Amino acid sequence: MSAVECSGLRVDRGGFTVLDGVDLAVGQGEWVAVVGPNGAGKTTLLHALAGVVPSAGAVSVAGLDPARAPRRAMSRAVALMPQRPVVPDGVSVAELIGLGRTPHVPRFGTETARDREVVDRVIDRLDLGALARRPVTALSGGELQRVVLARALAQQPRVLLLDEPTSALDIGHQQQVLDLVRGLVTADGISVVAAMHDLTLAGQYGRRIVMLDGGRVVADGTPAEVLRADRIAAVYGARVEVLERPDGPVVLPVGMRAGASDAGGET
Ligand SMILES: Nc1ncnc2c1ncn2[C@@H]1O[C@H](COP(=O)(O)OP(=O)(O)OP(=O)(O)O)[C@@H](O)[C@H]1O
Repeated sequence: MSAVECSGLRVDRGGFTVLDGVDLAVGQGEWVAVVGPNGAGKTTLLHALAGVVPSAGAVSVAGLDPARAPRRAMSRAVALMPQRPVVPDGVSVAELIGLGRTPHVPRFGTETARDREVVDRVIDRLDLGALARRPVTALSGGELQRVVLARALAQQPRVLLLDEPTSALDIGHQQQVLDLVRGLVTADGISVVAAMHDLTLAGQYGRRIVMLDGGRVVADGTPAEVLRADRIAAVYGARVEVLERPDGPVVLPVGMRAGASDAGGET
Protein backbone atom coordinates (compact mmCIF):
# COMPACT_ATOMS: atom_id res chain seq x y z
CA MET A 1 0.00 0.00 0.00
CA SER A 2 1.22 3.52 -0.76
CA ALA A 3 2.23 5.71 2.18
CA VAL A 4 0.56 8.66 0.50
CA GLU A 5 -2.09 8.42 -2.12
CA CYS A 6 -4.27 11.16 -3.46
CA SER A 7 -6.27 11.46 -6.59
CA GLY A 8 -8.16 14.47 -7.82
CA LEU A 9 -7.05 16.45 -4.77
CA ARG A 10 -8.54 19.92 -4.73
CA VAL A 11 -8.13 22.69 -2.19
CA ASP A 12 -9.99 26.01 -2.17
CA ARG A 13 -8.65 28.86 -0.05
CA GLY A 14 -10.18 32.28 0.31
CA GLY A 15 -12.52 31.69 -2.64
CA PHE A 16 -9.72 30.53 -4.97
CA THR A 17 -8.87 27.05 -6.14
CA VAL A 18 -5.28 26.67 -4.96
CA LEU A 19 -4.80 23.00 -5.86
CA ASP A 20 -6.72 21.22 -8.57
CA GLY A 21 -6.71 17.63 -9.77
CA VAL A 22 -3.50 16.64 -7.98
CA ASP A 23 -2.70 12.93 -8.23
CA LEU A 24 0.19 11.66 -6.11
CA ALA A 25 1.31 8.27 -4.88
CA VAL A 26 4.31 7.92 -2.59
CA GLY A 27 5.55 4.46 -1.71
CA GLN A 28 6.80 3.33 1.66
CA GLY A 29 10.44 4.36 2.06
CA GLU A 30 10.22 6.75 -0.87
CA TRP A 31 11.38 10.40 -0.84
CA VAL A 32 9.46 12.68 -3.15
CA ALA A 33 10.57 16.29 -3.57
CA VAL A 34 7.85 18.79 -4.42
CA VAL A 35 9.12 21.79 -6.34
CA GLY A 36 7.51 24.73 -8.09
CA PRO A 37 7.57 28.50 -8.11
CA ASN A 38 6.27 30.74 -5.31
CA GLY A 39 2.55 30.31 -4.89
CA ALA A 40 2.46 27.03 -6.88
CA GLY A 41 0.71 25.23 -4.02
CA LYS A 42 3.51 23.27 -2.32
CA THR A 43 2.68 24.31 1.24
CA THR A 44 -1.01 23.82 0.58
CA LEU A 45 -0.36 20.28 -0.67
CA LEU A 46 1.59 19.40 2.49
CA HIS A 47 -1.11 20.98 4.66
CA ALA A 48 -3.82 19.00 2.87
CA LEU A 49 -1.85 15.77 3.38
CA ALA A 50 -1.42 16.64 7.07
CA GLY A 51 -5.14 17.36 7.36
CA VAL A 52 -4.67 20.94 8.56
CA VAL A 53 -6.55 22.41 5.60
CA PRO A 54 -9.77 20.94 4.20
CA SER A 55 -9.56 19.26 0.80
CA ALA A 56 -11.77 17.45 -1.69
CA GLY A 57 -10.87 14.27 -3.54
CA ALA A 58 -9.55 10.94 -2.34
CA VAL A 59 -6.63 11.28 0.09
CA SER A 60 -4.91 8.64 2.17
CA VAL A 61 -1.81 9.25 4.26
CA ALA A 62 -0.32 6.38 6.29
CA GLY A 63 -3.62 4.61 5.66
CA LEU A 64 -5.65 7.44 7.22
CA ASP A 65 -8.00 9.98 5.71
CA PRO A 66 -6.53 13.29 6.96
CA ALA A 67 -9.93 15.01 6.90
CA ARG A 68 -11.62 12.37 9.07
CA ALA A 69 -9.01 10.58 11.17
CA PRO A 70 -8.74 11.56 14.85
CA ARG A 71 -5.95 14.14 15.33
CA ARG A 72 -3.98 11.92 17.70
CA ALA A 73 -4.00 9.02 15.26
CA MET A 74 -2.86 11.37 12.48
CA SER A 75 -0.10 12.86 14.66
CA ARG A 76 1.22 9.43 15.59
CA ALA A 77 1.62 8.51 11.93
CA VAL A 78 2.25 11.79 10.12
CA ALA A 79 4.53 14.69 11.08
CA LEU A 80 4.54 18.08 9.39
CA MET A 81 7.58 20.32 9.66
CA PRO A 82 6.03 23.70 8.87
CA GLN A 83 7.69 26.47 6.91
CA ARG A 84 6.58 29.07 9.47
CA PRO A 85 6.49 27.41 12.87
CA VAL A 86 4.54 28.96 15.70
CA VAL A 87 7.03 29.42 18.52
CA PRO A 88 5.48 29.55 21.98
CA ASP A 89 6.95 31.94 24.56
CA GLY A 90 8.73 30.54 27.59
CA VAL A 91 9.44 27.11 26.10
CA SER A 92 12.92 25.62 25.96
CA VAL A 93 14.38 23.75 23.01
CA ALA A 94 14.14 20.41 24.86
CA GLU A 95 10.51 21.12 25.82
CA LEU A 96 9.54 22.02 22.25
CA ILE A 97 11.12 18.84 20.91
CA GLY A 98 9.38 16.92 23.72
CA LEU A 99 6.03 18.15 22.37
CA GLY A 100 6.65 15.79 19.46
CA ARG A 101 5.93 12.92 21.88
CA THR A 102 2.48 14.27 22.83
CA PRO A 103 0.52 12.01 20.45
CA HIS A 104 2.28 8.96 21.94
CA VAL A 105 1.59 9.83 25.60
CA PRO A 106 -1.70 8.35 26.86
CA ARG A 107 -4.43 10.94 27.38
CA PHE A 108 -4.16 11.11 31.16
CA GLY A 109 -0.65 9.71 31.38
CA THR A 110 2.78 11.25 31.57
CA GLU A 111 5.82 10.80 29.40
CA THR A 112 7.82 7.64 29.97
CA ALA A 113 11.53 6.88 30.00
CA ARG A 114 11.08 5.74 26.41
CA ASP A 115 9.69 9.17 25.40
CA ARG A 116 12.65 10.91 27.04
CA GLU A 117 15.03 8.51 25.33
CA VAL A 118 13.53 9.32 21.91
CA VAL A 119 13.86 13.07 22.59
CA ASP A 120 17.47 12.71 23.82
CA ARG A 121 18.39 10.69 20.74
CA VAL A 122 16.91 13.26 18.38
CA ILE A 123 18.70 16.09 20.22
CA ASP A 124 21.91 14.14 19.89
CA ARG A 125 21.46 13.28 16.20
CA LEU A 126 20.71 16.89 15.28
CA ASP A 127 23.57 18.18 17.43
CA LEU A 128 21.27 20.32 19.54
CA GLY A 129 22.68 19.38 22.98
CA ALA A 130 24.29 22.79 23.54
CA LEU A 131 20.96 24.52 22.83
CA ALA A 132 18.66 22.20 24.78
CA ARG A 133 18.00 24.59 27.70
CA ARG A 134 17.75 27.76 25.64
CA PRO A 135 14.37 29.40 25.11
CA VAL A 136 13.24 28.73 21.53
CA THR A 137 12.56 32.44 21.09
CA ALA A 138 16.32 33.06 21.48
CA LEU A 139 17.41 30.89 18.55
CA SER A 140 18.73 31.94 15.17
CA GLY A 141 16.59 31.09 12.12
CA GLY A 142 18.71 28.08 11.23
CA GLU A 143 18.83 26.79 14.82
CA LEU A 144 15.06 27.07 15.06
CA GLN A 145 14.65 25.18 11.80
CA ARG A 146 16.69 22.25 13.14
CA VAL A 147 14.70 22.28 16.39
CA VAL A 148 11.40 22.19 14.50
CA LEU A 149 12.68 19.25 12.45
CA ALA A 150 13.73 17.59 15.71
CA ARG A 151 10.17 17.95 17.04
CA ALA A 152 8.82 16.31 13.88
CA LEU A 153 11.33 13.44 14.18
CA ALA A 154 10.46 12.96 17.86
CA GLN A 155 6.95 12.12 16.65
CA GLN A 156 8.50 9.03 15.01
CA PRO A 157 6.12 9.34 12.08
CA ARG A 158 5.68 6.90 9.22
CA VAL A 159 5.19 9.82 6.84
CA LEU A 160 7.27 12.97 7.20
CA LEU A 161 6.08 16.14 5.45
CA LEU A 162 8.83 18.76 5.21
CA ASP A 163 8.09 22.31 4.10
CA GLU A 164 11.32 23.98 2.97
CA PRO A 165 13.32 22.11 5.62
CA THR A 166 16.68 23.71 4.78
CA SER A 167 15.75 27.24 3.68
CA ALA A 168 17.48 28.85 6.69
CA LEU A 169 20.43 26.45 6.92
CA ASP A 170 24.04 26.92 5.90
CA ILE A 171 25.43 24.52 3.31
CA GLY A 172 26.91 22.17 5.95
CA HIS A 173 23.74 21.97 8.02
CA GLN A 174 21.68 21.47 4.84
CA GLN A 175 23.62 18.31 4.10
CA GLN A 176 23.68 17.20 7.74
CA VAL A 177 19.91 17.51 8.09
CA LEU A 178 19.03 15.96 4.74
CA ASP A 179 21.52 13.11 5.27
CA LEU A 180 19.91 12.44 8.64
CA VAL A 181 16.44 12.28 7.08
CA ARG A 182 17.78 10.05 4.29
CA GLY A 183 19.16 7.74 6.99
CA LEU A 184 15.65 7.42 8.45
CA VAL A 185 14.21 6.68 5.03
CA THR A 186 16.74 3.89 4.55
CA ALA A 187 16.80 2.48 8.08
CA ASP A 188 13.18 2.85 9.17
CA GLY A 189 11.39 2.93 5.81
CA ILE A 190 9.65 6.21 6.55
CA SER A 191 8.28 8.12 3.58
CA VAL A 192 9.14 11.74 2.92
CA VAL A 193 7.38 14.43 0.94
CA ALA A 194 9.57 17.53 0.97
CA ALA A 195 8.78 20.90 -0.59
CA MET A 196 12.08 22.40 -1.66
CA HIS A 197 13.16 25.50 -3.54
CA ASP A 198 16.74 24.36 -4.11
CA LEU A 199 16.34 22.23 -7.23
CA THR A 200 19.82 20.70 -7.00
CA LEU A 201 19.22 19.51 -3.43
CA ALA A 202 15.72 18.36 -4.39
CA GLY A 203 17.26 16.12 -7.06
CA GLN A 204 20.07 14.85 -4.85
CA TYR A 205 17.74 13.64 -2.11
CA GLY A 206 14.43 12.95 -3.86
CA ARG A 207 14.51 9.96 -6.17
CA ARG A 208 11.37 11.45 -7.61
CA ILE A 209 10.40 15.05 -8.18
CA VAL A 210 6.88 16.38 -8.53
CA MET A 211 6.71 19.86 -10.04
CA LEU A 212 3.66 22.02 -9.31
CA ASP A 213 2.64 25.14 -11.15
CA GLY A 214 -0.57 27.04 -10.60
CA GLY A 215 -1.93 24.33 -8.33
CA ARG A 216 -1.44 21.49 -10.82
CA VAL A 217 1.21 18.82 -11.31
CA VAL A 218 3.16 19.77 -14.44
CA ALA A 219 5.90 17.12 -14.17
CA ASP A 220 6.45 13.93 -12.17
CA GLY A 221 9.50 11.74 -12.66
CA THR A 222 13.15 11.20 -11.84
CA PRO A 223 15.30 14.30 -11.23
CA ALA A 224 16.86 13.88 -14.69
CA GLU A 225 13.42 13.74 -16.30
CA VAL A 226 11.95 16.71 -14.43
CA LEU A 227 14.89 19.09 -14.02
CA ARG A 228 15.36 20.17 -17.60
CA ALA A 229 16.49 23.69 -18.46
CA ASP A 230 13.63 24.27 -20.90
CA ARG A 231 11.02 23.19 -18.34
CA ILE A 232 12.57 25.33 -15.58
CA ALA A 233 12.60 28.30 -17.99
CA ALA A 234 8.93 27.75 -18.84
CA VAL A 235 7.68 27.15 -15.29
CA TYR A 236 9.91 29.50 -13.27
CA GLY A 237 10.83 32.04 -15.96
CA ALA A 238 14.46 31.39 -14.98
CA ARG A 239 17.67 31.17 -17.00
CA VAL A 240 19.47 28.05 -15.86
CA GLU A 241 21.97 25.51 -17.04
CA VAL A 242 21.57 21.90 -15.90
CA LEU A 243 24.75 19.87 -15.44
CA GLU A 244 24.45 16.10 -15.30
CA ARG A 245 26.40 14.78 -12.31
CA PRO A 246 26.56 11.24 -10.86
CA ASP A 247 24.52 12.25 -7.79
CA GLY A 248 21.87 14.07 -9.82
CA PRO A 249 21.39 17.14 -11.98
CA VAL A 250 22.95 20.40 -10.80
CA VAL A 251 20.80 23.42 -11.61
CA LEU A 252 22.88 26.56 -12.05
CA PRO A 253 21.47 30.04 -12.52
CA VAL A 254 22.93 31.65 -15.62
CA GLY A 255 23.82 35.36 -15.67
CA MET A 256 22.24 37.89 -18.00
CA ARG A 257 25.35 38.15 -20.16
CA ALA A 258 25.55 34.40 -20.83
CA GLY A 259 21.82 34.26 -21.51
CA ALA A 260 22.08 37.14 -23.95
CA SER A 261 25.06 35.67 -25.83
CA ASP A 262 23.38 32.23 -25.96
CA ALA A 263 20.55 33.94 -27.75
CA GLY A 264 23.09 35.54 -30.06
CA GLY A 265 22.00 39.02 -29.00
CA GLU A 266 25.22 40.31 -27.45
CA THR A 267 28.90 40.09 -28.34
N1 LIG B 1 -5.85 31.19 3.24
C1 LIG B 1 -5.65 31.56 1.97
N2 LIG B 1 -6.47 32.44 1.35
C2 LIG B 1 -6.26 32.80 0.08
N3 LIG B 1 -5.25 32.35 -0.68
C3 LIG B 1 -4.40 31.48 -0.12
C4 LIG B 1 -4.54 31.04 1.23
N4 LIG B 1 -3.54 30.16 1.49
C5 LIG B 1 -2.81 30.09 0.37
N5 LIG B 1 -3.32 30.88 -0.59
C6 LIG B 1 -2.79 31.05 -1.95
O1 LIG B 1 -2.60 29.80 -2.50
C7 LIG B 1 -1.46 29.80 -3.37
C8 LIG B 1 -0.53 28.68 -3.01
O2 LIG B 1 0.08 28.97 -1.76
P1 LIG B 1 1.19 28.02 -1.15
O3 LIG B 1 1.64 28.64 0.14
O4 LIG B 1 0.68 26.63 -1.11
O5 LIG B 1 2.33 28.14 -2.26
P2 LIG B 1 3.84 27.62 -2.22
O6 LIG B 1 4.08 26.86 -3.47
O7 LIG B 1 4.12 26.90 -0.95
O8 LIG B 1 4.61 29.01 -2.27
P3 LIG B 1 6.04 29.49 -1.69
O9 LIG B 1 7.09 28.86 -2.54
O10 LIG B 1 5.98 30.98 -1.90
O11 LIG B 1 6.12 29.09 -0.24
C9 LIG B 1 -0.85 31.19 -3.23
O12 LIG B 1 -1.24 31.98 -4.32
C10 LIG B 1 -1.43 31.71 -1.96
O13 LIG B 1 -1.52 33.13 -1.95
